[in-house]
Amino acid sequence: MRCVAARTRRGTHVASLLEVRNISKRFGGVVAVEDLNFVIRKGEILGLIGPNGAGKTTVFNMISGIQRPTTGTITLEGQNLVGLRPDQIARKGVARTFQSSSFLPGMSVYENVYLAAAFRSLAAIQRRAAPDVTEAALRATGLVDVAERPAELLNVSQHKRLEIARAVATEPVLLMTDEIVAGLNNAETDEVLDILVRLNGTGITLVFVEHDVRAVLSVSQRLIVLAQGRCMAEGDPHEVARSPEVIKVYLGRRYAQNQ
Ligand SMILES: Nc1ncnc2c1ncn2[C@@H]1O[C@H](COP(=O)(O)OP(=O)(O)OP(=O)(O)O)[C@@H](O)[C@H]1O
Repeated sequence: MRCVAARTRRGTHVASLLEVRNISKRFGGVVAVEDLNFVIRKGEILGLIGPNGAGKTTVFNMISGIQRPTTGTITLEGQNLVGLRPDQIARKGVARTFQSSSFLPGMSVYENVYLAAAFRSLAAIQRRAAPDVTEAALRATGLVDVAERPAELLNVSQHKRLEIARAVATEPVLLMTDEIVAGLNNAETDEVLDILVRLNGTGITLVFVEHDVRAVLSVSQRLIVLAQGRCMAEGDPHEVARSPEVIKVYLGRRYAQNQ
């Protein structure tokens, strides 16, 4: 359950997709992330949890190129990502969703997804054409029936699925979702989780930042807990969730008593 910084675990090689090494991020006097090390393994569903302000979104921002680490390295299959623009990183196959919807108003659902697909296929013309990718992303997220609707008229659950569709249309190898089930009821949450698990089944590696612990534990194969910008625990989700330290710092006694 200790945080594993090394490339190997019990002497065996871990097939990593993305490696974060000694990254820190400071905003003036605020240390958002401090000397953080972790790997994202190919094909896994990794949950990233922690209290408000722990640094989770900052980690996503650094991986996706929105913010540059103050120190440290980030590599995707051995290729450096630090210093690349967000669009360059996206073209390498790293997609993410945002806490607030990032759709383009005044456009239909289809057009919103198509733009994301066109962005990717410009850089990878050997891949499927943008209309095929758009339709596949709409099908994968259950948005076919509302494809012609103006994006701003969708309900909350549909907006969340549009976020996923736009990310999937870039044909990512790694998808990072940031509080994608926040504001959804249990049925809507399960629907979104099913979509994500199915996408993972097609080979997309998933990293999942979420405060909904039920959701995190139901889909994650591995869990990393951040606190004050550092890794506090890492390992099997159910074991991590039983850790007294994790219960004290994040999950709370009420969570533990209900288990
Ligand atoms: N642009 C910024 N300027 C100054 N401080 C920032 C900035 N972005 C984040 N921070 C600070 O960095 C710390 C980590 O923030 P971050 O948003 O990454 O946490 P988080 O774990 O995603 O939190 P939450 O669960 O509330 O979304 C917080 O103290 C936050 O106030």
